Amino acid sequence: MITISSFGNYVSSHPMAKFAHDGVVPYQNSELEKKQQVAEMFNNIAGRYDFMNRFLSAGIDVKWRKKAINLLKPLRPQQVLDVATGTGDFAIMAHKLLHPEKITGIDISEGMLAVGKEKIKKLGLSQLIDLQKGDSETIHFPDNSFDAITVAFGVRNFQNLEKGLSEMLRVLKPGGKLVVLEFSRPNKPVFKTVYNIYMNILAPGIGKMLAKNREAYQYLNDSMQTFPERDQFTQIMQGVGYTDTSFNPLTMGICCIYSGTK
Ligand SMILES: C[S@@+](CC[C@H](N)C(=O)[O-])C[C@H]1O[C@@H](n2cnc3c(N)ncnc32)[C@H](O)[C@@H]1O
Repeated sequence: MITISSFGNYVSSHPMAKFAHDGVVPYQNSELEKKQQVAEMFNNIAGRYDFMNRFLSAGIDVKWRKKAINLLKPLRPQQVLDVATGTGDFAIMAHKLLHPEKITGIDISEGMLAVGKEKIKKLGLSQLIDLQKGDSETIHFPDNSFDAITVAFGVRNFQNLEKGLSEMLRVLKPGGKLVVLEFSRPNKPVFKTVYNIYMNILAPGIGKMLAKNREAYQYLNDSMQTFPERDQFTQIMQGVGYTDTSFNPLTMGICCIYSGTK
């Protein structure tokens, strides 16, 4: 069954949808489940994804990414998993900042992975950063495989958030750390109004013009409006078994870094 959300896109009342955002889907009138729709949407925008990211965030995302990865420095992780790696930006930055033995990136979108693999090849990093097709909700690695796991702007797209978080906990080594970077909602009234206009009207319009894909940038807004944030998110992390959880809002709260330990 499909109903219209208050934000304009469509919410499918999937029986497994536990949180409101689990049911926010990119495409109207699609019978595909959320995961397939998300993979299709990212396949469609893969070629313009990096440009749109820098353009829509005016480059601020690069600073957020650095700050998140730097949290892992004291741990000196050697085996790193970047979940929902997309075009590999977070994995490449983790390589530059952490110099681990190996970084593995997994993603369900073959289009995003193809762009990422090409970038990594051009940088001569194919031996150190390995991008593979893989689903965060059924991670194809044994228990206790990684010293650290990173996810940038990925958890909001999971079909089942708790399943994704539990799977990441399973493949983390004891003492290993998860760092998540994700959009959140600003709480200062004036900034909040400006931000909502930007995200609900301007970003989908720019997405339509430059990426030829309004749905993708409308979905970005809709999923952000409903996604659990700040202490709601750390409570979910604790619920699946992470300890020492924390959150750190960035740039007036439009993004948060979350972390937790196994
Ligand atoms: C907004 S992009 C983020 C890409 C990259 N991490 C970055 O920081 O630019 C979200 C990515 O999550 C991926 N994704 C969504 N659900 C996933 C899942 N269940 N397992 C693995 N990847 C997933 C999408 O295919 C997409 O590439």
